[in-house]
Amino acid sequence: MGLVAGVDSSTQSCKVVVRDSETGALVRAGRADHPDGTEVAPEHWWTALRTALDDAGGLDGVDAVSVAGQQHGMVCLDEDGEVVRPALLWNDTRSAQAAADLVAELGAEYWSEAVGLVPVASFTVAKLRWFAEHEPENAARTAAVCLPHDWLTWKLSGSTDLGDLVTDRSDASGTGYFDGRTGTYRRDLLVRALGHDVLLPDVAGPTRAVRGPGGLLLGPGAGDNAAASLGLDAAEDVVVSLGTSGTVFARSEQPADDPSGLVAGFSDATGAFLPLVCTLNAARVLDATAAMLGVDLAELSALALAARPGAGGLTLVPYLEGERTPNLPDATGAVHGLTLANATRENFARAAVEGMLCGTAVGLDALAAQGARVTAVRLIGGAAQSEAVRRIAPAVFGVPVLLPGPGERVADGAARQAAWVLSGSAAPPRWDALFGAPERSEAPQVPGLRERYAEAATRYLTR
Ligand SMILES: Nc1ncnc2c1ncn2[C@@H]1O[C@H](COP(=O)(O)OP(=O)(O)O)[C@@H](O)[C@H]1O
Ligand SMILES: O=C(CO)[C@@H](O)[C@H](O)COP(=O)(O)O
Repeated sequence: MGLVAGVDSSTQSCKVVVRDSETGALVRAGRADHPDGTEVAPEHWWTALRTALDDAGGLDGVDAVSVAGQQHGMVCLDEDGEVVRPALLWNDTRSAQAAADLVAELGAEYWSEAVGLVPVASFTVAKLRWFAEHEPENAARTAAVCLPHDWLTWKLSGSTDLGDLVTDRSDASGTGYFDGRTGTYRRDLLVRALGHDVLLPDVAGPTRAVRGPGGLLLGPGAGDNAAASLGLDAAEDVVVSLGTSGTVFARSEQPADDPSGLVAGFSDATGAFLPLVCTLNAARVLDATAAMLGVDLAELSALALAARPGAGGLTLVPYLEGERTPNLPDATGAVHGLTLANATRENFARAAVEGMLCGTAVGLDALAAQGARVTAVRLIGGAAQSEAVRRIAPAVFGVPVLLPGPGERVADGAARQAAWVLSGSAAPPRWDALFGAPERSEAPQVPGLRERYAEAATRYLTR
């Protein structure tokens, strides 16, 4: 039996799965936490990856590994390959003005046409502009820029040569200086942001292998959402992931083109595209609500399910970390409609779940406007472990929700890529062991809930 490993180096933690390369059966797994914060020294990811690998029993017997990771993070290296400053993560909003400036300089239509997205604080190109403006000396000594998953793959390879940095189309397409339609970097946009040209990772096709230590094969890896799409074998079904970010995406043969900036025209990990909408506020809204109510996540779920649909008219706008979709980096959360009659812990818990889901549902509408068929939603990510989220999601989204069962879909997708690389086949392995029939959650849509949420959320836009 050959073994492959998949890594998900996500915002909050690192997860590793080891699977049978032919059947996809799970053999062992491990995880380790990442430090909190929106600025993180990459060395912490490397430490967490090695801890998670140890937790998973190491790489003994493993033939190939692929790393998937949180997208957009700015990792800057000097000419010796040393990290220049801690990485700015996708959810760091200090680059909001830089993003606005880049859009003002060229126009939203230009960006959408050139690289499939309109800059917001999250994208690497905006972080590089912030870097050049606020830390010019550090920026000047930056010789290479890469993304979290590229850097971890390079660390695993054992190389210290910048020329060995490799990325893939899916993660490159989230930088803001890569054109997914032609598969080429837009170095003019990189230079516009950073002020000078640097070495960028080679963009490998989905099955190109890098030889690591001891003959271990390293796949090109992927952005975490593209890896989840591969780990679900999602075809063109709409996926909602509720981790730190709330993401809504669907594989497509056509690139997205949305000058409004709501839908980012990313690439996927198979050679197609992955139009995607991302919010800054998902699982952590529930973490914060549980802490505020003095309960754990299971109790929060029970409280939310004890309230009536609509939370008695209470609406939570969940912009606790600012927001990316809509683009309101300085927004804060708000509670609307509080009365003596509805001021209960149960209603508050329910309003948090409904508010987080309503915020994510904005992405469903935006994706549908780009042509996605939203007839059901596959739900993944840490917050999908909440029974309340699983049961309330169809009542907010207005379509059935499909639950793929326990598992780490991003790490699974990375493992599937590793098996694909190992097999040398034209298509990824079938892996029927992974793709059992999903559980189905259905509920009648709560009348007026989305409208009430939209009205509350719109107050930010009209202020
Ligand atoms: N049963 C649960 N109910 C609600 N949230 C949960 C539950 N289990 C885990 N989470 C949350 O999921 C998040 C981690 O999910 P994950 O998808 O790994 O995030 P990320 O990919 O951003 O690192 C944490 O905020 C955690 O509190
Ligand atoms: O910024 C995006 C996608 O554009 C996020 O989806 C990040 O990729 C982080 O994902 P999680 O760690 O929250 O799963």
